[in-house]
Amino acid sequence: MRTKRTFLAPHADAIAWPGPSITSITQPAKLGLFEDGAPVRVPLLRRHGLFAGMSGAGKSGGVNVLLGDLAACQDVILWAVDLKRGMELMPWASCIDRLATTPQEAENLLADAVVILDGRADDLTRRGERVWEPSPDRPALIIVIDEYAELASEAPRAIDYADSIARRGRAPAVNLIAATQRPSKDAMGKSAVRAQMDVRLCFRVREPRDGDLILGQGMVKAGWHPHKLDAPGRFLISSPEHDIPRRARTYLLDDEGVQVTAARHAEHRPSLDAVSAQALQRATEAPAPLPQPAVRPSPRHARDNAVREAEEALTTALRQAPDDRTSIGDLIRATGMRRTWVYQRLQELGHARQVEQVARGRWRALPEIHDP
Ligand SMILES: Nc1ncnc2c1ncn2[C@@H]1O[C@H](COP(=O)(O)OP(=O)(O)OP(=O)(O)O)[C@@H](O)[C@H]1O
Repeated sequence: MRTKRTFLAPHADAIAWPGPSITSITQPAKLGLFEDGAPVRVPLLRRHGLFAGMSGAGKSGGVNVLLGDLAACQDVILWAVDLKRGMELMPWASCIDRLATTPQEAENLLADAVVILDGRADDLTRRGERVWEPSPDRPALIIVIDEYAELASEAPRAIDYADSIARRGRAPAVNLIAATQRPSKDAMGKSAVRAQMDVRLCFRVREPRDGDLILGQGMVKAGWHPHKLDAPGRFLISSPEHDIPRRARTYLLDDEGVQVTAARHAEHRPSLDAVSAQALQRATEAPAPLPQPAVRPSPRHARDNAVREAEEALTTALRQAPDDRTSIGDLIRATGMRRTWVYQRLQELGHARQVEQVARGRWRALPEIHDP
């Protein structure tokens, strides 16, 4: 009986995530299976994506599968916006280069993405090239925005930056992946973001007209019926290579799978390329040059000092954490260091039994660090 059901509908039951399907953003990601068992392959390079559907339909599950693939790509820098205080995306913090959890941080993050986009566009012009070809030295920048509607209502200025990225981000490989329940005008803000979405995953919706809202006007009449999807994770996909309605189901990546996958790839994430870093640097430079100190410390001396200060800040933050626990995001803010550094330091302190992980992305100091 079970064999027959599996044969007829390979996703009658949840389909366990088989692990990352790609190592480069130039390869199509595999997000799940169609009803006939064929994999859902989606090229993501130079594309913006929308994951939409009603609450509980499986958007976050879909975003997790996508992140599982992107975390394994060494030619992708991941940034993310999660205004639910990082609840959804924090488990991926060790693979996310920059995570915004407040409206102000979201606005700053998207403004910086536009700076990068412009810097890359200038670089392409100088080189006489049309598009940014991602590589580990020149990675694509992908910005995942969970609950896009909250961004529109809480950080309306951020929407202008998102709009700019949606319209101009393809050539310089700066792309958006947005998740939202109903991408109505109110939810998306007054911008062209929805119209710019090249890949749309539509999970279960409440009413047929929500299908048109997500997939495009006239799609329900043309046979796309996301209101009939009947289990979490089931979706219809519309993209240049998927233009007929075929029901599919995302793989299921459970919490433990996220933890293991994030930990596995955290150490191999690429750094922001020089072109983008310099564009950000130029944007933050003070207009007037700062007075030079009489004796300038050597770069190495300055670096050692910075690391020492960061280590002290890390220890203090762990010792003073409320409820005896602190998040990776707090530690990044307290130390001013990159995520990878914080993560590595926590691993080292963990081996030395000075800290322990109490929950995903949350750490606490053990007595040794409290009373050195
Ligand atoms: N592919 C899948 N197969 C089986 N179960 C799934 C799948 N995707 C999601 N689920 C289950 O469905 C539930 C809801 O999924 P999820 O949180 O992804 O929904 P959502 O659309 O993001 O909801 P919300 O908008 O409320 O955040 C989860 O408990 C999850 O385990």
